[in-house]
Amino acid sequence: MFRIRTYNQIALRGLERFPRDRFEVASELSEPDALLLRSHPLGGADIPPTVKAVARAGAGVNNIDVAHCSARGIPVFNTPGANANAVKELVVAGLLLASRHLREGLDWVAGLRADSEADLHRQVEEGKKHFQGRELRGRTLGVVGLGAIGSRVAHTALSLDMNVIGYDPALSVDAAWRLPSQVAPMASLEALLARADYVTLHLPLLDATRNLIGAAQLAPMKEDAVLLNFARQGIVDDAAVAEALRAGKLRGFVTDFPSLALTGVPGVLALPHLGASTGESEENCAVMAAEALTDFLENGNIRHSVNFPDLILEPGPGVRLAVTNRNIPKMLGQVLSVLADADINVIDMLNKSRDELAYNLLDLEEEPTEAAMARIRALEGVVNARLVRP
Ligand SMILES: NC(=O)C1=CN([C@@H]2O[C@H](COP(=O)(O)OP(=O)(O)OC[C@H]3O[C@@H](n4cnc5c(N)ncnc54)[C@H](O)[C@@H]3O)[C@@H](O)[C@H]2O)C=CC1
Ligand SMILES: O=C(O)C(=O)COP(=O)(O)O
Repeated sequence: MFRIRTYNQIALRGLERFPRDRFEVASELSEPDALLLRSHPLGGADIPPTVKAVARAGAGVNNIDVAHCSARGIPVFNTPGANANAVKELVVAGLLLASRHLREGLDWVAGLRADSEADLHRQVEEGKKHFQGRELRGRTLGVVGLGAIGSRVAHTALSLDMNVIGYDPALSVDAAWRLPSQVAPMASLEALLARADYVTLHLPLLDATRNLIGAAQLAPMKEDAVLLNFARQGIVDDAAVAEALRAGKLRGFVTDFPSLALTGVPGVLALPHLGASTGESEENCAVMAAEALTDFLENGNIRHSVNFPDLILEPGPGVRLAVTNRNIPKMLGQVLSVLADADINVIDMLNKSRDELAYNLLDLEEEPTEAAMARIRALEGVVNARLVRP
């Protein structure tokens, strides 16, 4: 039995993907083989020694100590694209919230007191002049980060007759193919910020992107521009945004990440991290994460990991051995030589590397003895070795 420990609310449809006869899944569970979570902060010290994998049902992995996982040879999975549509739809809501005084209008209507239907209508028609907005059509949206979410936002903005400009210095080839040709690429973030009426952020929080938008970046923006942060707290310097809003240097800030620096600041529309909170997206993420964990624990396969290479070896006959090692020369040769010394024939194998790590799956004609496994684990540079299918 594999033991999966969950954190946060994980959709039932995903949890049901773990075959009940082979997996035990619970939020309180000792000696887990894998952890399945959403935004729960996971430091290295929180990861028990029995853990072989971590899955984030969602996109951002900044809540997980990925470097620590890599050092221990633990793959961290995420679910690319699985919640992108939910975020895109909320960004559209954000664009409209910031353009049509929707919150003020809703609050005002909720507070109306009328003694008759006619009185209510009179107040509505009299008061609406205070909530005049502006249209999105013809305005320029700057999308920073053109991955799964950014490209969907760009598509939808074009269909709203907006002009779309984009900036993404690390755009993957796949993402470039997905991007509508009408999106004008900007050579720098500064160029995008200076031209856009709306700027929406869709990039990960990394050391390199922390405080990407601070006072220096806000300064050249248009005074009636709106900034939207549905990416992560920490990418935007909230104190600098609050100052720009108070000084009338920015029209609005729509964020999914409330902070004390923003509380009570006029022009701030803060949502409680709702980007991925739809039934559909929670199910998509949970199913994808559960499938990744099942395939890794039962077959050693890796799909959608943020720190390991993708590696799929179709199930074949024999015993499967998984070895993670530092990405240095002669590792595979040494593992094979331990197997040769033990007279074990290799039926099939696959080896791939990514950054500092290499990962190998070997299908063997017979199971290595404990002594042979101990020799493999003791090789200088081997991070871990596991019999996937004894
Ligand atoms: N509010 C919410 O509930 C949600 C927030 N997110 C956040 O959105 C982020 C993006 O999600 P996806 O689009 O699914 O990820 P993705 O990996 O498909 O796209 C991210 C894009 O950002 C680009 N990028 C990296 N550094 C950049 C930089 N310095 N400047 C401009 N672009 C840069 C990458 O090249 C990539 O194309 C996640 O990392 C997460 O933090 C994701 C889902 C839900
Ligand atoms: O997928 C992401 O990066 C998100 O921010 C969604 O977070 P959540 O799963 O709603 O806690």
